Amino acid sequence: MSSIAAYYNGKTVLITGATGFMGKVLMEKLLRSSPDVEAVYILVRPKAGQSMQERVANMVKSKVFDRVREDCPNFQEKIKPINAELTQPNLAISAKDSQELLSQVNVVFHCAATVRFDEPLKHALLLNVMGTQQLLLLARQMQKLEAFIHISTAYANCNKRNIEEVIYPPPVETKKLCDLVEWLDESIIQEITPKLIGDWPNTYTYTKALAEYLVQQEKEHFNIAIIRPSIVGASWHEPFPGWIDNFNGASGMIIAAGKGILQTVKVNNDAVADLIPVDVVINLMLAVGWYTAVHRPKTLMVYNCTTGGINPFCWGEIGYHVISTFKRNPLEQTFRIPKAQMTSNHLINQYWITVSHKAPAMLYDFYLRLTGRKPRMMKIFNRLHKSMMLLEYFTCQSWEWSSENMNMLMTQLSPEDRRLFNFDVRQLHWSEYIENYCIGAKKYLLNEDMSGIPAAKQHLRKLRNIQYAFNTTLLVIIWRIFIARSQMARNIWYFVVSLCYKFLSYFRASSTLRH
Ligand SMILES: CCCCCCCCCCCCCCCC(=O)SCCNC(=O)CCNC(=O)[C@H](O)C(C)(C)COP(=O)(O)OP(=O)(O)OC[C@H]1O[C@@H](n2cnc3c(N)ncnc32)[C@H](O)[C@@H]1OP(=O)(O)O
Ligand SMILES: NC(=O)C1=CN([C@@H]2O[C@H](COP(=O)(O)OP(=O)(O)OC[C@H]3O[C@@H](n4cnc5c(N)ncnc54)[C@H](OP(=O)(O)O)[C@@H]3O)[C@@H](O)[C@H]2O)C=CC1
Repeated sequence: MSSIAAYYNGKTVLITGATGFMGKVLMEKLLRSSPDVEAVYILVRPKAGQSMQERVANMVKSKVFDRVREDCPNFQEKIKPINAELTQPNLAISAKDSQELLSQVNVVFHCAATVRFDEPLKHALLLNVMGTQQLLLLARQMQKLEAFIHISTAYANCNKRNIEEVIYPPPVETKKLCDLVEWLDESIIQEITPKLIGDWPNTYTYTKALAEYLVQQEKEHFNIAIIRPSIVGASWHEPFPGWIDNFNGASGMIIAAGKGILQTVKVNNDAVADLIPVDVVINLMLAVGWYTAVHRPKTLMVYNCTTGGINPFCWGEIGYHVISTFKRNPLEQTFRIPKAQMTSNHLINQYWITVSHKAPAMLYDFYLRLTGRKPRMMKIFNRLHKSMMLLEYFTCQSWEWSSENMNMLMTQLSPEDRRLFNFDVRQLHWSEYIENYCIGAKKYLLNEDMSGIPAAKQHLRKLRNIQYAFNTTLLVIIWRIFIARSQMARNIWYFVVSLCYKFLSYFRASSTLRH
């Protein structure tokens, strides 16, 4: 029997961010591997006109729960949603719910965060820092708490090149900063944000660094561990190979490439692409929860959850496998044939942006206008360029993370646990993983049926023909303009034409002689 699965049976677990990408995979794996878990409390806010109850009812119907639904059809009875908003005082949890949590919870997994790179500093602080602080305050009063697992990011300290499994001192005193943004005008905060975040690339990584320090401050009160995943991608095996449900991290770019929209991207081909499958992160989280509660390490443990130091793969290789997978399994209604120019040279990238992005977008919008439709391509490209600009910090550099704690934990697991909660990324076969990632994005994110592949291939052939016809016409027009303006071009043209004529005459004459 697996010690990790056995540990969670009979326990009450609290998950924040359960409606998110990682939260859902965590819940699914927990309920499937430990069907006798006492209860899984989840903090959920009403959103987009849906009440908490409606959101949870929709969520449990999601495809991600298909496997657990098969194994334990009543799995949703274990899920106990609690109305909460992490940016509000006391997390906006009612007194009754709060009492229930304080008396029941054994393990907390804190996943909720804003992961947007362009989040205004005030909101990122409110959620990622103050929300974490309030959750820690709540956790301090939990009578049966055995472990508190905080999910950070491997890029929380991306202003350093070598990142150890330690908490680095924060750039500012968190309390002072939070007090400051509370009374400062939003527009002033916006203005001073670049100065405040210094050498962090965005408010997300900056606030995650601050949150780590806050979490560390609580280490005397209960057992805490911090997990730092790098770029979380589609699942490797569980619940299904290639499962993905949002456009964050590399997924949006991969889909844009598959749709033939992204044709050039600024990346260092040789830089390590530190992708980590979501199920690897979840397996590590459950193992860390067990280890922290049962073995109670004396110090706060930080687990860098990365692949680069163990099984490296570069952006250039990712690009190659993405494009070749989408050529074999095309997405529907692609804009152009999938192709990706990957360069870290700013000028070359700008050139390709003009030629391969802006020019086709303008032409297509012109065509839409001519046919009485609303132009939309330029808008899509402007959004893509904004995303590319925000992501290039991560695709043009490499980092080195130590992963001793992840390796140490692996040695603590029984063979059964290592099999059921596998986080050994040495076994990851990248080309196979990227292929499943692309196919998963097609199936689960874009809801495209695999039976539509022949039609999608037919569409690609049509695009190829249009491209050939367009390129030939363009070449002829350029040549015509050229010979109209230059005597030398005309001479070359006459020379080539007369050469062709002579060759044809010779060929005709020799074939007549043979007959
Ligand atoms: C050959 C290729 C190789 C690849 C080579 C490059 C890989 C390059 C990876 C770098 C990876 C760094 C990762 C750092 C390491 C962490 O720490 S990862 C942490 C995770 N955080 C993120 O990844 C967040 C990054 N994203 C953002 O901050 C925001 O999305 C951006 C970039 C600011 C864009 O914001 P926006 O323009 O407002 O768009 P956004 O709100 O995201 O989306 C609007 C809508 O369009 C949808 N949408 C977004 N993208 C798409 C899409 N591609 N198609 C269709 N719909 C889409 C959204 O679902 C959304 O729908 P609704 O929810 O409104 O219904
Ligand atoms: N995805 C990645 O590549 C990486 C993620 N991480 C970390 O992993 C964790 C989970 O990320 P991921 O699942 O991808 O993120 P998602 O954006 O998919 O999910 C975020 C979750 O947080 C919840 N949340 C956001 N704001 C609030 C709020 N004000 N009150 C209550 N809940 C809120 C969301 O709820 P709602 O549905 O209501 O919006 C959602 O459940 C984060 O801490 C992130 O920093 C670390 C490294 C990489």
